[in-house]
Amino acid sequence: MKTAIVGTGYVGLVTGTCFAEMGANVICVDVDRTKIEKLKNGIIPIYEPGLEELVKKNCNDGRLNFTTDLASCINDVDIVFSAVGTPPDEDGSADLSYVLEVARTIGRTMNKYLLVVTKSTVPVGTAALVRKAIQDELDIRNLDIQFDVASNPEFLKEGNAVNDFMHPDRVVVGVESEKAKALLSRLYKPFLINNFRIIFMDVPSAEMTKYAANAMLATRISFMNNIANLCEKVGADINMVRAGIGSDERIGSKFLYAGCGYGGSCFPKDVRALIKTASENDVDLEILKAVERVNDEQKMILFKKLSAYYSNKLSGKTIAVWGLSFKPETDDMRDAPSLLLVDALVKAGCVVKAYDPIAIPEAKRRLGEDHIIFVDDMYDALIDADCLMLVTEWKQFRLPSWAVIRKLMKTPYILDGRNIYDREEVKALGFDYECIGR
Ligand SMILES: NC(=O)c1ccc[n+]([C@@H]2O[C@H](COP(=O)([O-])OP(=O)(O)OC[C@H]3O[C@@H](n4cnc5c(N)ncnc54)[C@H](O)[C@@H]3O)[C@@H](O)[C@H]2O)c1
Ligand SMILES: O=c1ccn([C@@H]2O[C@H](COP(=O)(O)OP(=O)(O)O[C@H]3O[C@H](CO)[C@@H](O)[C@H](O)[C@H]3O)[C@@H](O)[C@H]2O)c(=O)[nH]1
Repeated sequence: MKTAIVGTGYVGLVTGTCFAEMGANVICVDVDRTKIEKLKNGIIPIYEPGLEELVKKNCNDGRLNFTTDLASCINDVDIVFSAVGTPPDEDGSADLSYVLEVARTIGRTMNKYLLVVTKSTVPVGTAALVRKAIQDELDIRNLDIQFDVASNPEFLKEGNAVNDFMHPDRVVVGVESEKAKALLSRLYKPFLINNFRIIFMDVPSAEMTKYAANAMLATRISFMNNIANLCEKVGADINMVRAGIGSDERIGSKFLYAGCGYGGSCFPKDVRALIKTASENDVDLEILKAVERVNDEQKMILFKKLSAYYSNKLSGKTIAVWGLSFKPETDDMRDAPSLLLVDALVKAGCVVKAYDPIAIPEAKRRLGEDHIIFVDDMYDALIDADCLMLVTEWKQFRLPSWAVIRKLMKTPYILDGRNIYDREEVKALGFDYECIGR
């Protein structure tokens, strides 16, 4: 089965590689020449555990190829997936310009039946816009060619992307014809050994499912952060509360971790885009507005705690920051809580010493190097520090040498933004310790 994936970013590369791994013949397309050149030379432009080996294996086996020229392969494939970015517009809505540009290119170049599947996260109604964009181009060319559009949103998580794609809880597919359903069933058939469900539905429902899933997960996190802040006031422990409520099967234990806010390329933008879609349809998604507001405040929680500890006198304080990426196992800094936090620290006159196992190059690009000292060793960040802020819970931070930390820091003060340390243990070692919701 021959498939083209247009947009070889995070999702496109993982999707293409996993389809190839399952036996499909895949060509990944991207307008970014540098990216495609790198991929052709076996260089993976993103950090994602397990991906590099899989890309190389499938390239060597000849099932995975790369090009910048969609026109050169469009008439050799049965299915085209569009996995280009849908970044937020200024008003919060999803920018569909890349999706529609791909649709127009398809319409300008296709000469036979195609199934055009949108994998990007797109608002309800986008499939209809894609259909129209393709049809308009065919009309200009005076061609009567049949095609189908479908929606197949992606639910993978960064840092666990390959495993999520290979072993999904479910695959959601919105189709408008039996032919489209049959083609996608065939493509996904090899994955069925992994025991998941394909849920077929209409296209608008598939498009909405993606936003609803991310909005629900973001809601759980903001809810827990809200409750965590209350726990601190009333002497309860959010970890105990999480264990207590998560064991109720109706609630479930996942995505209930309080912390210093959610970030990443999806939750913030998708929550905003869904609020925008709702307001365009005269629906007030009050819950999601609160989810966003709570998260914006939560991203500043470590800064607020630090300010209170030092009675608002932060100028000249040296702050060690451990973890910059929006979550562990990725170098992605999109909407990372560390961005706002570090900015606030710098503005308050702090000296920031930052360490991340993988994301420092990306952090330098986003934060600049003027006011931040980036270090290559997690302990170097602690020299003369007045506070250690744990922002991203990389594994290597979980069991640090407390004796070394105690010796290096000027003030033994730890702000644990992800609740990874044992409060009693750290306090017994002579540290002042604050975390979230305990
Ligand atoms: N990153 C994730 O974890 C994740 C997970 C699920 C869904 N999504 C959704 O998937 C979509 C893609 O996200 P991403 O993180 O992979 O984006 P990305 O920014 O990493 O990649 C997008 C790629 O599309 C390419 N592109 C843009 N216009 C093009 C064109 N006309 N032709 C060919 N290539 C083009 C860009 O050069 C870029 O390489 C978004 O809608 C996102 O919301 C992302
Ligand atoms: O209990 C939790 C779980 C997560 N987070 C934070 O939430 C953010 C997002 O984490 P995660 O969902 O693991 O990463 P993403 O790669 O952004 O994945 C989300 O966004 C993707 C893009 O739409 C979807 O495909 C995934 O299903 C969805 O989980 C991160 O900042 C985490 O620190 C918490 O604060 N508490």
